[in-house]
Amino acid sequence: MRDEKKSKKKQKLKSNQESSKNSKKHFYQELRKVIEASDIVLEVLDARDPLGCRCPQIEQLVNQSNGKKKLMLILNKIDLVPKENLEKWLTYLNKELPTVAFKSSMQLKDKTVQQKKHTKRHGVYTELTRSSLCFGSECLLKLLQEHSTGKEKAIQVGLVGFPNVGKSSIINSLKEMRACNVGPERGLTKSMQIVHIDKTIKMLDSPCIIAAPSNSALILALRSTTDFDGENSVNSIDAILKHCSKQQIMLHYNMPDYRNTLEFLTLLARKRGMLKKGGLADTEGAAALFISDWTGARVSYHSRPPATWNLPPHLSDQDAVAALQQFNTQDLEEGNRSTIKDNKYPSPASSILFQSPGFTDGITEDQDLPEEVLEQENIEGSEDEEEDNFTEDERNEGESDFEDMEAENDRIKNDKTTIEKLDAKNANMEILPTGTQVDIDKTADMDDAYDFNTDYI
Ligand SMILES: Nc1nc2c(ncn2[C@@H]2O[C@H](COP(=O)(O)OP(=O)(O)OP(=O)(O)O)[C@@H](O)[C@H]2O)c(=O)[nH]1
Repeated sequence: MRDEKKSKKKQKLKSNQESSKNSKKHFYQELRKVIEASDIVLEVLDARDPLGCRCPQIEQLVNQSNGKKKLMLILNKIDLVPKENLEKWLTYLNKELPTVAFKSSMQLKDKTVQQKKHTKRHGVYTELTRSSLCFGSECLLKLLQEHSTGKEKAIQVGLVGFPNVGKSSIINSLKEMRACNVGPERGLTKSMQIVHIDKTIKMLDSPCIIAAPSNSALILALRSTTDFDGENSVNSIDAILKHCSKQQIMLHYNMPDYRNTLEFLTLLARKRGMLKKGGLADTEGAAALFISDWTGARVSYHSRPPATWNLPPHLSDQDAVAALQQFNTQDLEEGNRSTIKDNKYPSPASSILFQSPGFTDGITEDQDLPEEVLEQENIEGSEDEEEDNFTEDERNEGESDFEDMEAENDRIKNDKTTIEKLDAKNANMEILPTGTQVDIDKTADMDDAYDFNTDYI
């Protein structure tokens, strides 16, 4: 009886800890801790939508330190955009902030998958080997090490960014091991985590920036941690689909023409074998899978930089000049050139063109959180306090077995998809250059690391 009570208490403690660590307030408090502790802040951007991953409020917060903290951009996931597009973005972004091109290694997760698949198909093995490579780490480490020269203590480098941009993957790539938890679930990192790269550099992983609820539906679909359900999920996918070419979506998902987003999700669910009781298409599941493709490691899409460059309103001329002077421009350019040369890219024809909604507003202060969110989190907090009369030992026990996040990753990884040949009649390919051939790989197994629908060159 006593044991049963203890186990109930432990369960309760575990779920209380989980909900408080998941709270938006906790996320941005931890994020602020990382920024305060950092000498250099790296804002991580998904190369598929660099502007959409920039947060003016966070950049302003770093710049308020009057030069004590340095700000740099990391353009991650460069393996998912065409080479020409990457080059344009680097030219554009490097006009205002030092920007390093990066492709994270996903090697640790892939090792077992790699062995399994090698026995199946040699071609797949090659793709996975490529996914395990990291590009850009030499350039980044060189720039950081220049900063640590002459310093008595190791410099602290904070990584910040919206969910799933690859903050933890970058740290793992620099450390060459799985030091931080990584995966397609958004908002996986809950608290600050310190990883020593060497004697001179400490990296600080942070929970994601919380997108302000006032952002557009498109931004919230891609940059928030909110779980989507029902109408909400259809609206989110609708917002994304409206910002891409329908023909390219049909081509990528090997799908016939669809009348609306609900029909798209129904077709996607059926194609992926996602059925509910009674054979109904699981459109919510299909929506979650679609979003995870778009924010995770799979789909190749790209946005174009604005035609003319203008300093964004949240940065002053002095901010930009100071930021660019703080790093060795020559090393940065040479490093990026070598990264661009070594990495492999999807061909422009197999990458979906996406219209970026622009900067994403983030929450950095209590008062930025809408009252209903704060109220809800306060109610949960006070309930926790009332019932939370555990001993210190019980608390520690709860902490030690806290977190099992692999379940969600497995759910997504286990989605075995059979990609059928494109029905050329249904796919109107007029937007593609005449004669363009898109190599659609009929691979049955899809893992988190590579999209075999993409034609890598
Ligand atoms: N293709 C590709 N996928 C990447 C790259 N970097 C990260 N990913 C994938 O993107 C997903 C998110 O990576 P994480 O490192 O967990 O991202 P995060 O920013 O720490 O995420 P949060 O904890 O949600 O804030 C994972 O599925 C990674 O495998 C990359 O360079 N290329």
